[in-house]
Amino acid sequence: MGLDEIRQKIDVIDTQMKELFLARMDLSAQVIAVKKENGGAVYVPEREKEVIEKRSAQVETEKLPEYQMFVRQVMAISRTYQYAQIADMAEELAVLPEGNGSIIIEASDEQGETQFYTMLDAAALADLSIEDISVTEQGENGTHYRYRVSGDFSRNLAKGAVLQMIKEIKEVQILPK
Ligand SMILES: O=C(O)C(=O)C[C@]1(C(=O)O)C=C[C@@H](O)C=C1
Repeated sequence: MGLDEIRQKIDVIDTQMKELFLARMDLSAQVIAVKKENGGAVYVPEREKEVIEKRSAQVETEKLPEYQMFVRQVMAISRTYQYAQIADMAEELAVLPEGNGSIIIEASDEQGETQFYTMLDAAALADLSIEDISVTEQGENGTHYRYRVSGDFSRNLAKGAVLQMIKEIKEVQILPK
């Protein structure tokens, strides 16, 4: 099979995945509508763990890590989308610049690297740049980081990403300007 032919097959799969992705996001919107009513948290780690475990059955070993990476990323996007839907109601976001600008976020990382990556991932998914990272404290209580995050905060997606950082990272705070 030549490169053109392979790419045509990729185009077909991408078109199918597009439909499925958009349908999944519509369901994610329905989930957040229910959570808004009931006050449920966007992030449900037990549910995500279950989804990854169940869907991983029968996936060939060779592609298993990449498949799990894909599922985790799809759910992270789904969460950013849900946070964006409730960003207007979040008082914590009142400190954000109206448009382009930067914010300083401090967060501690007590459980190893996970929270650090949550930060980088949420920023990357919403096209926000992390311009500066410094370690402000490192000791028995873990590592404390200070991040400068920049971008256009007028976008709902960016607001959603910041809300994701606030909700999913322990002891996070946005410093006043
Ligand atoms: O099941 C939920 O509660 C959802 O919000 C859906 C979903 C998903 O996209 O699969 C997203 C966020 C949760 O952390 C778990 C799963």
